[in-house]
Amino acid sequence: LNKLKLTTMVLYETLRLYGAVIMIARETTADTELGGVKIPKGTTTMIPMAIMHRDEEVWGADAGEFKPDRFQNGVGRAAKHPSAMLAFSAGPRSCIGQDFAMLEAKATLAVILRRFEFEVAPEYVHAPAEFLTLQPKCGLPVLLKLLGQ
Ligand code: HEM
Repeated sequence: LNKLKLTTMVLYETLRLYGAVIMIARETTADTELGGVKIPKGTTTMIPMAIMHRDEEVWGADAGEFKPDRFQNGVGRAAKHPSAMLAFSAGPRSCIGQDFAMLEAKATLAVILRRFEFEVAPEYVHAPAEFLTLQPKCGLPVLLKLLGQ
């Protein structure tokens, strides 16, 4: 699974634009200043990853486009800031399941792609919506085609 570089890049690009967690919260433990804004101790701040992942200043003019190639040289080099990719958060309280989640997704995709090709069905409606996690509001119908037929 470690050799599936393109699959890893596709998964990271999917997590960048449509990560399951779109926002996390943090409470300041001391008075601080962020981007010129004074924030008192005890303030709950929101970190809107879904919006930050589309910031053209950080990700480039093509930030809104699905381009797995941006992860070619690793997650830390995909954007102007090494910690720009926040799908699993960052730092000591980042997701402890991230390696497992990536492994599971890669294994699942690898098993499917060995026997099938697939594409999004024509009736798909692009409507990402948050119900605790980000989900396709109208489902995600796909067309599977057995390889070699
Ligand atoms: C694509 C799948 C996943 C995504 C996008 C994701 C994302 C995240 C994010 C953004 C956080 C930080 C939450 C916060 O600070 O408020 C987090 C924390 C956490 N995740 Fe995940 N996660 C995923 C899968 C998993 C899996 C499979 C597990 C367990 C097997 C897991 C276990 C945890 C735990 C225990 C924390 C809390 C860590 C802490 O606070 O120290 N996650 N995850």
